[in-house]
Amino acid sequence: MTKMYYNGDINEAVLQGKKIAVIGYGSQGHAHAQNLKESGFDVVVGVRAGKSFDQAVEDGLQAASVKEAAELADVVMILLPDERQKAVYEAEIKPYLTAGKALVFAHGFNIHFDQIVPPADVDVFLVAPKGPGHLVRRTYESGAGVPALFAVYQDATGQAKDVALAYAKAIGSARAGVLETTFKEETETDLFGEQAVLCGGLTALVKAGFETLVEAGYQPELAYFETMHELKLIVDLMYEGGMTGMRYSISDTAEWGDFVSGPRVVDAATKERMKDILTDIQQGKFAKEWIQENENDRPNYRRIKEDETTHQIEEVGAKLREMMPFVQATKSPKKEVVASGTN
Ligand SMILES: NC(=O)C1=CN([C@@H]2O[C@H](COP(=O)(O)OP(=O)(O)OC[C@H]3O[C@@H](n4cnc5c(N)ncnc54)[C@H](OP(=O)(O)O)[C@@H]3O)[C@@H](O)[C@H]2O)C=CC1
Ligand SMILES: CC[C@](O)(C(C)=O)C(=O)O
Ligand SMILES: [Mg+2]
Ligand SMILES: [Mg+2]
Repeated sequence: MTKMYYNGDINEAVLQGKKIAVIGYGSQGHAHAQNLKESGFDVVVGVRAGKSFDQAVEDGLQAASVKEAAELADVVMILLPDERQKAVYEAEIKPYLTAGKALVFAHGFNIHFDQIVPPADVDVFLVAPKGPGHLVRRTYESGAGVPALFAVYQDATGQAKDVALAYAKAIGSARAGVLETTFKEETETDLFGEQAVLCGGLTALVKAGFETLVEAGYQPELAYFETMHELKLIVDLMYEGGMTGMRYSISDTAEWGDFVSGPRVVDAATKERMKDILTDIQQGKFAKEWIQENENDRPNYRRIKEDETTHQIEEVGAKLREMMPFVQATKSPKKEVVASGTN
């Protein structure tokens, strides 16, 4: 059985007295910075002037430029978009990464795919929450937490593992469970999960279901309730009680349909394509293409995002959600809905 770390297993004193720079104030950044501060740690947010900077100040945090924060800090957590990290690291973080500091990530992409090569005399580790940043914050506030992985890539001080665990505890993850991995395992499984299941697989499944109903002449609003809105209610049951728990609450008719029709939708051929996706990730093909897409200023990303944002399910859903005030849109310093643009 994998060793899981919980609050009682972790001594956070090793992080006390250290200055922690959270670089970036987006989805993960705002959650880490606020959770760390409320857990009693000394945080500075490193951001460029603009919306994120203003938001960090409004949220009562110390804010500074990336350079200033990197210089001030003992522990530098990089929570910028993966594709921007290399440039910002080279220009604004590396010069201030003196011996004995810690360079930290929430995803191993840039280390694993050799985009960032840190100096040998610093600690390098990751603390990767297994959930969206807005939920890292929301669960922390409610007394719960999002599980996290940690991995040590370089241990220059002999303390990297203890500091990583203390960090995971400080953001609330050790309330849920923290487990050790490697940069390779975290990077490959995270990319696979988000592409094949959590984001790519799920949105493709929902769109295909919605389109099937609408093309067959059913009302789009009904199709939205059936294939998107109710999904959360079903997934909540799986979150709480696994598939068995969910199946306890659905009708036997639904359960029988689940058993016989589910495998017609996701079959052996789907699993073969999942394996192809995993191979592309493992061999670095996905990373190479994503880096190239950014170097080309994201022509395909912009085009696909425009199509996705204007899909009928999004237009119908937006109107229906306006009528359900209890369904809150994510409020964040990140991700206002943009049809194009790089963030
Ligand atoms: N999103 C998530 O829930 C998860 C993310 N991760 C990992 O966490 C890391 C951060 O991801 P995420 O939170 O999604 O990132 P975001 O896209 O939310 O980061 C946006 C932040 O980065 C800032 N930023 C962007 N470019 C620059 C720049 N050139 N200089 C300074 N600041 C800049 C933005 O500032 P401005 O407002 O000025 O543009 C904003 O504050 C990634 O490694 C990701 O893989 C891991 C687990 C889950
Ligand atoms: C599922 C997407 C994710 O990996 C995450 C929220 O964990 C991400 O990179 O945002
Ligand atoms: Mg993830
Ligand atoms: Mg990810």
